Amino acid sequence: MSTAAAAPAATNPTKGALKAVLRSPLGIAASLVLVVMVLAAVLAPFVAPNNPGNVRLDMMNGAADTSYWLGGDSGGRDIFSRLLFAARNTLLGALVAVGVATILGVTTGLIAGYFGKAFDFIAGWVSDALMALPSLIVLLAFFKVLGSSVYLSMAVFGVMLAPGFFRLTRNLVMGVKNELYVDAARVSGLSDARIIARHILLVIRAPIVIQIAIVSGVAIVIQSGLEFLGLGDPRTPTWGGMLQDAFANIYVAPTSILWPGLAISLTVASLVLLGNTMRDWMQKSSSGGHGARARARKLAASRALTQKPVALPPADTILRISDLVVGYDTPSGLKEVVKGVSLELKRGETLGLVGESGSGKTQTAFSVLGLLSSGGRVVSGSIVFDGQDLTSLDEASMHKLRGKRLAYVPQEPMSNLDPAFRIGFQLVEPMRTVLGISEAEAKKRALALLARVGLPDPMRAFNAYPHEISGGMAQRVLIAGAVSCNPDLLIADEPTTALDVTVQAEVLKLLRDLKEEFHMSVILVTHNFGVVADSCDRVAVMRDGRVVEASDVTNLFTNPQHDYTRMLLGSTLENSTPPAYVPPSSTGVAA
Ligand SMILES: Nc1ncnc2c1ncn2[C@@H]1O[C@H](COP(=O)(O)OP(=O)(O)OP(=O)(O)O)[C@@H](O)[C@H]1O
Repeated sequence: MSTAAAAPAATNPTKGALKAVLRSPLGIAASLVLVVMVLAAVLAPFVAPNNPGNVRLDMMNGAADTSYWLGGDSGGRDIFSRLLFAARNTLLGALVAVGVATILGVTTGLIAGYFGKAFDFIAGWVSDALMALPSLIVLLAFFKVLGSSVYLSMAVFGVMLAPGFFRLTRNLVMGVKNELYVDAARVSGLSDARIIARHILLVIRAPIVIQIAIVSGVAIVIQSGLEFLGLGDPRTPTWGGMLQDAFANIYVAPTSILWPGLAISLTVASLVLLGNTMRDWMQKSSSGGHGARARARKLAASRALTQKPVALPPADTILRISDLVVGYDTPSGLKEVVKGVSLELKRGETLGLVGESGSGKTQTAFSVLGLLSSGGRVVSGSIVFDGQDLTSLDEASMHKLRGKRLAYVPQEPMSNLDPAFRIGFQLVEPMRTVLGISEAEAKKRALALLARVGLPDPMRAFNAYPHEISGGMAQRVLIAGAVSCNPDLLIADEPTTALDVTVQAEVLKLLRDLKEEFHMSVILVTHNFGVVADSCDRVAVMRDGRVVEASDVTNLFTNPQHDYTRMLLGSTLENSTPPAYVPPSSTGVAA
């Protein structure tokens, strides 16, 4: 199998969505209802006790008996049998609407997203125009012209629904068409049609299936609404038509309205629930590959298929970054922000990453965490963490590592705590999920950690909202959260920058102590050599996306090798913000 062909098959969003539905009680209930409705529709001619058109004058609005199980309607026809046949017509009507919308919308969306240019412009314009039309008014006008056929009106409604599918598909295609596996497919000589069908449609099918489920519900509601208004074909039993008949006779036979009403609401609710269950699954699994970060990871996974296996570092090295290049896709091409960084971190060691603002420290750290911002991706290189190349992991595997084995302490403590939840909840929930412990156990652990990170009244902090504590306390809370699942590697990005000078030293000491206690390795991102001297064993100096010098801390302070390091050290000693570095080559003067 070619590499190009293998890439999309690596993830199977439809299977994942299906599993998610079968794991959720609501998903199972919704599926059962839909299966019953479809069986009723298919088997109606075999299981219906009466012909839906049969009239018994004695059963006009009559109560249930042995032949008419749910009673008779105003025309003396069997409500139960009509309900079964109506399922057939109503579901088929919805199928026509969704079929037309899907075929039109997805096909045009695929072409517009993949090829762009004039087709994209024209299709976008037509889609906007269709969306601007009021569907109900258009349908009423078509009823006048085309007559009362359910299927014809639903086909017209399908055209009105197509722009929703067009926009969704087009945006999804735009998101994946530049993936490496698509490039690989192009390079391997596949035709555009084959690439779209096999490599793009396969990857984006899950959100389209979700849209189909939800739009089917909408189609049933609109169709039933039109029939309730009396615009349906009276000879064809439909749920909307039955609803209209029952409503007209509500005082004579009040229960009759229950059956079509139940059929419509149960079916529509099940379709929407099914769609929502699948959507929840997609959001949880970071879009099954459709978020920007997930895309970056999937991209990395596809890259891994074409890469040579990475040489593993010795066992005492917890992290080895080799030739890491990180880039952002911009309209003018790829902007590289990390340009071939190589670093090593031994177990139990603290590595300082220093450099002026914009030198690529955070981007390097975020690559390890798999948390690059939208549009960012690891272009090349490897990040071997405890024997595993993180650049080849998919989002689900990275998700398992983050929080448990890889922890993160951010720069801005306050903006990293959710103001809507109490501190306790924000500590307990991740522990329950990651460690699989009970709520009581997680609470006990959280209180112990809050005490350990130096909060004077742990119970008060546990019950407090973030706005009720100080910045220093918030940073301690985040540190408690970071170590709560016993991580192997802690990445702290300027953890003291936002804090008062007096609190800074305490937080650094806390990090040092916790590192020993929890046997962690630490990457400390900072621009401050004082912090490096205080807390790090080794240090790497970064400038313009590259490591210009890396050594143990004592060596770097006593014998800095690079001009840029000397300049940074100088500015730290003067306790001032480092000035912009001017490379010797551009001035002709070596410091
Ligand atoms: N989302 C993004 N899109 C494009 N470029 C980005 C993005 N995020 C960061 N960059 C660029 O990446 C480069 C490195 O940024 P990074 O955040 O790693 O710097 P840093 O050394 O951590 O500096 P600071 O201490 O100011 O955070 C910068 O030039 C920045 O403009």
